Order: sequence, then C-alpha cells, then structure tokens
Amino acid sequence: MGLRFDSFVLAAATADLSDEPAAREHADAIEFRMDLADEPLAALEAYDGDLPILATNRADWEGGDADDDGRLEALSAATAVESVDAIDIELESILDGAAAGLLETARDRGVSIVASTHDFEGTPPRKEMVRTLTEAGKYADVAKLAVTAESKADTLALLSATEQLTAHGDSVATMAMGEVGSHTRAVAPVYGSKIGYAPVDPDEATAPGQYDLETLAKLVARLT
Ligand SMILES: O=C1C[C@@](O)(C(=O)O)C[C@@H](O)[C@@H]1O
Repeated sequence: MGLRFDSFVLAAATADLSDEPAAREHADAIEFRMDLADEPLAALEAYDGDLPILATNRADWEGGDADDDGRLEALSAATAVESVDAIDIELESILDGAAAGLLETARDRGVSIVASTHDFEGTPPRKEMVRTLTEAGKYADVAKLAVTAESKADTLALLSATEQLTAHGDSVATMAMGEVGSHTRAVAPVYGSKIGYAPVDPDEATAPGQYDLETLAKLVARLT
C-alpha cells in the first residue's frame, strides 16, 4: 500500500478518474470524490492509473453531495479495490458509531484512514481545533480539519494548531477554505500538514480557495 502519510501527499481532487494522466506529473495521489461522480464504484473498478487513490464519499451534511443512504457501504466497497490505498471518513460518522464497521473493514484490508471535519462557517478557537484534531487522530492515520478563515488571525490559529500537533507526533492535515485562507494550502505543509488538495482544472475546484494542482505543487515544493 502506497499511502502512509508519513510525508506530505499532494492529492488531485476529482470526480473523474480519467483526470489521472493529467494529474500524474504533479500529484502523489488522486482524491476521488465518489459523491460527485456518476457511477463511482464502476469507475473505481475500471481504474488503471498509476496514482494511488484516497476515496472520499462526502456526506451532504458535511458539504458534499452524498446522502446517507448507502454512503458508507459504497466507501466500504471501495476499500476492496486494489488502487484504493486510503479512505476519508467524517469524524462525525466515526463518533456516532455509523462508521464502526467501515473502520474495521479498512483496517483489515490495510487501507489508511483519514478522519475529517469541515467548518464552512468559520474557524473555531485554536483550543477547539486542537481538541478536534486530537479526537480524530484516535481513530485515523491522519486527522484532517478544513475550516473557513475570515481573518489572518484565523489562519494563524490553524497553522499554530497544526504545528502543535505535528510537534507532538500526531499526523494531521489542515487547510483554511475561502480566499483569506488560500495561502494556508501552501504554508500548512511547512508546519506539518500531511495532505494538500487541488483540482487538475481550476474550474473544477472541490472546495473554495483551492489552487490548481500545478500551482500548489510548485508552491509546496518551494516552501518545504
Ligand atoms: O476535505 C477535503 C478538503 C477540501 O475540502 C479542501 O478544502 O481542499 C477538498 C475536498 O475535496 C476534500 O475532501
């Protein structure tokens, strides 16, 4: 299995696996947004690209497009696909017990787990971000937090939380969505963030404030 997240992973986020050849030059992985794809499991079965896949089936209550009917089951089916090296599970689904079986299946199959939380409204206080990431890290290989920065102070709080957890030995991925937070996508890896997300085509962004893949690859390579 290729995705261990012991060093930074740049993921090309897409709903279309035929993007892989275009992503190969700059990305370390494909984040396949199953929730945004038409026939995600069929697309995974047919995938013959080189890049390993991080599969995400983002819930509609967490900013994605998937309703809960069959959502975690589809993710579970994805873990059986050879190229799927990691899956993203919402921390909320882990804490309410819904993802218990999925966690076990992923572990049994040697598939890494990213436990994620998104705040589309703002940026929680620093302490709360540390708490959320620490909680997520109990269940996952990488604890991920995406917030919405409204000020430079928000971005500093996020970077500071990232630095603290990384210094403590935790594996985290952080980013601030929105325009004010854009630069954190390039800078958070300096403070230890282990995953960056970028679309191959900037018109196909999967979150506000993303750079295109080539730009983010160059910025991170320059800074880290
Ligand atoms: O959770 C994340 C992070 C993200 O929201 C971002 O801000 O880059 C993009 C999503 O595709 C991914 O699932």
